[in-house]
Amino acid sequence: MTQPIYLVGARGCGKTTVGVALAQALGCNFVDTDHYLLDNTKMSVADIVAKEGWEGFRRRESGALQSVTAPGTVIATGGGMVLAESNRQFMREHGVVIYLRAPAQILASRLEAFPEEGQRPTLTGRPITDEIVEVLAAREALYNQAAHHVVDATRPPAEIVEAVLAVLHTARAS
Ligand SMILES: Nc1ncnc2c1ncn2[C@@H]1O[C@H](COP(=O)(O)OP(=O)(O)O)[C@@H](O)[C@H]1O
Ligand SMILES: O=C(O)C1=C[C@@H](OP(=O)(O)O)[C@@H](O)[C@H](O)C1
Ligand SMILES: [Mg+2]
Repeated sequence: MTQPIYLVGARGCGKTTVGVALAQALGCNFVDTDHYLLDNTKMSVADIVAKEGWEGFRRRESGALQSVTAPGTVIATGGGMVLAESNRQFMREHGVVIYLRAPAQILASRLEAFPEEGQRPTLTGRPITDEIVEVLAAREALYNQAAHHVVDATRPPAEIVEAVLAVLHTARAS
């Protein structure tokens, strides 16, 4: 595997969790664009948004996407990475993009169990379930546009990793 693999999808679909395990299975590097920002700015997502607004955060995460892109790397993006057309195009051109798809109900139950407020400040000011329904409706088409492959992310992480490996294997063989 030399091309980077980008994981996209809504908050709670498992980009970070699956990304770590996938990189381990492939024996390659793992990087998360939010962790990259935290390391480089010493600020959480919530800190950046409080200081610079979502616009500032979006600018920084687009820069992070370009900085972390390297061969042999699994890249977990933030849920809003696909909002910019330039990011969708960049990912499609530079690697293999996998959409980890799960319905709003499942995402909401994961996020309610582990909200991680520093990582996921509110996007709409609404309760988690309402927010995820709204955000998914607005972004589903963008995740599909960005993705080369869509994988069911409702299963346990180890099974999702197997499904991603199968998709990559099939794509290489064709
Ligand atoms: N396939 C899964 N099944 C059950 N829980 C999961 C799964 N993937 C992730 N989680 C849990 O959901 C929460 C969000 O996962 P995370 O990997 O941070 O998602 P993302 O990076 O897409 O926002 C974490 O608490 C994680 O343990
Ligand atoms: O959906 C979003 O707009 C966001 C998702 C978060 O990442 P995860 O998808 O890893 O939670 C993080 O980048 C930020 O809070 C914005
Ligand atoms: Mg994440």
